[in-house]
Amino acid sequence: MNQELSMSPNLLVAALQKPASEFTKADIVSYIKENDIRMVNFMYPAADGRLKTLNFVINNEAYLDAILTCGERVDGSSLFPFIEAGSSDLYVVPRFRTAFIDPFSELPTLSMLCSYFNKDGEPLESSPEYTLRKACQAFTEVTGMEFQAMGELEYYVISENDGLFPATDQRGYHESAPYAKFNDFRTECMSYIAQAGGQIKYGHSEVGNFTLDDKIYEQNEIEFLPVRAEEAADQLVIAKWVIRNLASQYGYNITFAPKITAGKAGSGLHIHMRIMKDGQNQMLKDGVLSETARKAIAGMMKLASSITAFGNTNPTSYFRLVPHQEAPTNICWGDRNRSVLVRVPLGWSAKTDMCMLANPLETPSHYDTTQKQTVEMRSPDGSADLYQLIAGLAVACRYGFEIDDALGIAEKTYVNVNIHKKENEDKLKQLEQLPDSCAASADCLERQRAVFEQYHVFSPAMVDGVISKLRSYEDRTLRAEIQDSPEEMLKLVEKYFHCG
Ligand SMILES: NC(=O)CC[C@H](N)C(=O)O
Repeated sequence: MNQELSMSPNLLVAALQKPASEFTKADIVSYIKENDIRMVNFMYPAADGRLKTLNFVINNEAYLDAILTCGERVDGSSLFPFIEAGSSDLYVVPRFRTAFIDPFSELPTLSMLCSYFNKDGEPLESSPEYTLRKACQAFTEVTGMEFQAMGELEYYVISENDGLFPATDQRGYHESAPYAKFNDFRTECMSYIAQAGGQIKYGHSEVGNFTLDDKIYEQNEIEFLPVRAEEAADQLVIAKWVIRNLASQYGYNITFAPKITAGKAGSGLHIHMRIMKDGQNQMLKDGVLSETARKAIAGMMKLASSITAFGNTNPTSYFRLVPHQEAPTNICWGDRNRSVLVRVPLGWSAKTDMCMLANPLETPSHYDTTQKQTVEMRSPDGSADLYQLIAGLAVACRYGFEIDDALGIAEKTYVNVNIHKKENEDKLKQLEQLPDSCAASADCLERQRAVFEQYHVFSPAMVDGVISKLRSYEDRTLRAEIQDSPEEMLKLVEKYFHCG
């Protein structure tokens, strides 16, 4: 039995009995016919990071074939600021492997994510999705390996406070019902995301839990499994769309905003990465972190202050990057350490058989746990453009294989202490700080843009666009000015509540 197919929650995978990566146009047509699907939706993320939707009625089989083959024409200038109204037409063409059944539409609807093409039928150079594809290709060309990723999606659910079974302030981590109020909402989201092709690892209630103006703020998290980096981005944009739609059906308010109020946990969108060769994870060698992993980390250390330009895209992002809230502030990495920028999480590298120790009836399992080791970039948040962010990380990891002293850089930036403890003050002083504003991130990206533009991964037009957007906020001193003023902070949060 093919492991990818048995028990797959992806409705199309289960029906077509093949992995999504092998879906063809004929598969989509036969699924539509057999399941009485009435509508087809094209979906594509625009500059604001949100999925846009174009509906098609299936008039007849020839029409269905036409839209699947030719795609459609859209107004690019309304989707991306870098496209001029004077020559704005773009094509959107569906990617069959992303097909899923829309869980929210009343009429049976099959949706697909699309790629953008220009008037010459070439992939749109500055499209975030194409940028990620180019970044992955460049990574493979330079290293001979594959770049994989997965995201951790944190969000707050906000609701009226009925006063029953109050949760403990800032102690929501893995809380169960009835103290956690939105576990069922989360599991329903997870089920829809999985049906739509998301490879989910798990979900849980998160640390952030507080009341403000008599409303409950409950933080939740859904975490994915590592997949090819392009798929990781697709799955995250679909997941955000599912969570928002289900919340809107229930009348809940949810936000991926990086920070709600000072002193309470912000919401990150951490990205885990692993590097694969011939299906084997290269992050460990002989049970310890490999040279490959340390080179990738060194690349991230070098480019971290520009990665925030893609992963922390509005002024509230920088209110999250402060000490004591499990968010990073300085450019360093370490094992199992939540005060650092890149964490190497526990990776099942110990030699014991824990299943057997917990279950004395079991015989040794000889399970290959080496596939599990990842490294986690902790700066990004929900305001990120997911395609640009993961592309930026692929560039950074690749860069680690191109610079001379990667292993030396990795050694210098390693810390094995909580850098925010008083006794580690000296260590903290030696570490470079992350940017503290959109303006500062823009400056860093400007200085390092050549690395991102190498191999034509990021187009100069895209980098110009990112820099000018970040500068438009004029927030260079904003954090210092208003971080102690909760009212000003809330106004800012409201402004960017629906980010990403
Ligand atoms: N457990 C965690 O790692 C929490 C992360 C934290 N919410 C952040 O802002 O990044």
